[in-house]
Parts: sequence; C-alpha cells; structure tokens
Amino acid sequence: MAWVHTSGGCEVARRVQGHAKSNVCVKCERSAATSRARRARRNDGPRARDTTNRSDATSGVGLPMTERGIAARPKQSLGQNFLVDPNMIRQITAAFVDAVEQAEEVCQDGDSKQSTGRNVVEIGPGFAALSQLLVRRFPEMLGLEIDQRAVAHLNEFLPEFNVVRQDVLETDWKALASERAVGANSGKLYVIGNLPYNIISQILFSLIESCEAVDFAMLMMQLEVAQRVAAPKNSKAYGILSVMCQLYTEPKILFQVPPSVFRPKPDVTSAMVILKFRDKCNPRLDQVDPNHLRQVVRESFQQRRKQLRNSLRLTMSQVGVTELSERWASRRPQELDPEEFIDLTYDLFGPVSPDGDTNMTGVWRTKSNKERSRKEDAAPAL
Ligand SMILES: C[S@@+](CC[C@H](N)C(=O)[O-])C[C@H]1O[C@@H](n2cnc3c(N)ncnc32)[C@H](O)[C@@H]1O
Repeated sequence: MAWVHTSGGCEVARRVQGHAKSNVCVKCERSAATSRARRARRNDGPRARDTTNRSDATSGVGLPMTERGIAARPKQSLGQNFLVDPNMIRQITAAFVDAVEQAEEVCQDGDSKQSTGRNVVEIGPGFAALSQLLVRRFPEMLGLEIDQRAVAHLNEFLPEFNVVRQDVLETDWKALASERAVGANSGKLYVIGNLPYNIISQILFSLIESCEAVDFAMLMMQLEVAQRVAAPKNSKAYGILSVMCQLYTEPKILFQVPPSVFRPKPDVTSAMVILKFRDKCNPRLDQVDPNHLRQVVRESFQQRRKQLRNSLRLTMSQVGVTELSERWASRRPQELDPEEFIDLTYDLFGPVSPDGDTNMTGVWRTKSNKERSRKEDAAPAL
C-alpha cells in the first residue's frame, strides 16, 4: 500500500500507522527504514558527534552546533544564511583585521598599542561564525543582532562577546560612534557584517547617512549588488547605488564567496566588499539639499536609456525649468560621474537655502524591519 512521510515533509520521517517497514514513500522514494536510520544518525549517530565538533575546526571556541553546522533552524525572514566554512571564515576575519590595522596604521614592529576594538561593530553576528574569531582580537567589540535566539545562545556560550538585541536599521550610528569610538585612532566605527541580502541597500544608505561616524564597513552582499556598488560610469551595472556609494565611500570588491560556504546555501554567489568612507566628501555636497539630490539621481535612473532632458521632466517642471543646459540635456545618467549629479542638482534647484537642512538622516533609508513586518501584518493576504 502506498504511503508518504508526514509532518514537515520527508525530512521528518513519521510512519503512517499500520504500514509495513519496507514500504517506500511515494513522494521521496525513501523507505521508512532509511528515514529512521537517517534520523538516528542525525540525533545521536557518529556523524552527529563529528559535526558537533565542526565549530572547533572553525574557531576552537566550540559553540554547540547541529548536524548542519549551525545552532538553530535558520529563519528565512531574517536572511539567515550562516557561514560554516572554516577557511572562508578565516579569510574574512583576516581581511577585517588587516583593514583595521591599515586604518590605525599599526606599525609593523608592533610598537603601536593595538586596538581592543571598542569601535568595532558586527551587524548580525548570528551564531558567531565570525565573532568567535574576532572577539579574541577585539575583546571590546559589539554585536547588533535582531534574533533573540542567537543573542541568548551567544550570552550563554560566548559570554565574553558583548552582543545586544537590536534592529540594525534602527541604529543611530552617530550616537554609537560618540559612545564607542572615542579614543580610537580615527574616532570612527569599523563595521563588519554578513547581512540579510534583502536589507543590504537600506544598511548601506543608513551608513552613508552617518558617513562621518564610520571609518570603513566590510560587508557581505550578493555579487550582483557588489558589482553595482563598485560599477564605473558607462557600465551596465552603474546606477543609484553606485552613485551614492561612490560619492561617500571608496568601494572595493575584495573576493567572491561561493554559495557552498553557507548553510542553508543561497541561490546566488556573494562577495565581500569594503567601503572606505571618505574623510572629505565633495564640499559641494553641503551646497545641495540631500532630498533634491536623491530626487535627481532617482529620476535620472528611472529611465536610464533616456536623455536627461526627457527623464528629468518632472523635476524640471517642479523647479520651473523648460530646457536643461547644454551640459546635461543630451546625456544619459550612466555617462555622469557621481560628482556630476551634485552639479546637476545644484543647477536645477540652486543652493540649499540658508535655513535648509543638509542633514541626510532618513533621506535614503525607508523602512526598518519593524515597520516592514507591521506593514506585512496589516496587508491583506493575497
Ligand atoms: C546571513 S546571517 C549571518 C550570520 C553570521 N554573521 C554568519 O556569518 O554566519 C544574517 C544575520 O543578520 C541577522 N539580522 C537580520 N536582520 C537584522 C536586523 N535588521 N538587525 C540586526 N540583525 C539582523 C540575522 O538574524 C542573522 O543572524
């Protein structure tokens, strides 16, 4: 008689009462006996014991792990693709330590006092794949993690790591820097994160809005997004993200990261990117209203194939301009340097009014996780 595994699909084998042992599930074509054996191996078999030690191979700290190399069932809604490959984890942490040392210009002879990492912030440490190693070098570093299960786990098994439960999209980077970066060489934050891909642009914009508080950020992102961030003008990937990131930072793709180093495996290749925030952003940025700059960049790229004289029609009518100047009229947005968007904004709107606000807070970022889920809760089911 045909039967199927029930409860949670074929991974959780629960035999339907009365069916013979040799029966094969009509869905996964695996017998009940095979499923039982797999379950036994997973719970207390030798493979499970082996993989419990996998965190030792990764770090030597030995946080408890499941067979999949992670400490709890990943939540897709929080973009939880955990790093499990020891070599990749070492490569990322080594690159971060190098970047900190470069930022602090630590002398090769070791004369300089090493930072204890009070200004190091990890976004979304999860189950500490990176922090296990980083906290040894930066004992005062801070983790911002939204998932209470991860925070509780780290408090128990990695108590030396200062991690707080927080939505990174609600973080006030300037306040954090004045609290934690005082006395650090640059007086700014060093940020690292393997982040949920669905909020990466929001995080980038929130860091940009607080650019004076951040020295550099080393972030994992989808390769495609990394290429957009670092794209030169006239390339296909050049767009809003490229303009904004390059106006405020010098982005550089460090290396690619294959799906195989994560659990669960994402569908896409990722990349580690470092964004070094500019000490001196273009002084003309202070002469335009950031809301106007945002409007011009967005509108220009909304119809990227069109000449600016056509794509900027709305803004032109808003400011009462009938013709764009020769400098801009027949150009397309991908032909403009990031800095030229400041000039274009200035030409359209004029200087920011003396009582105008050049503070960027809230200009680019839109929704926090809380707002998003509130909105999702309120939305009617489709
Ligand atoms: C891709 S996982 C990476 C976890 C860990 N760093 C690693 O490399 O294995 C992303 C982490 O960010 C956390 N996260 C997601 N949204 C967040 C938010 N808005 N604020 C803070 N952390 C968040 C998730 O809970 C998860 O731990």
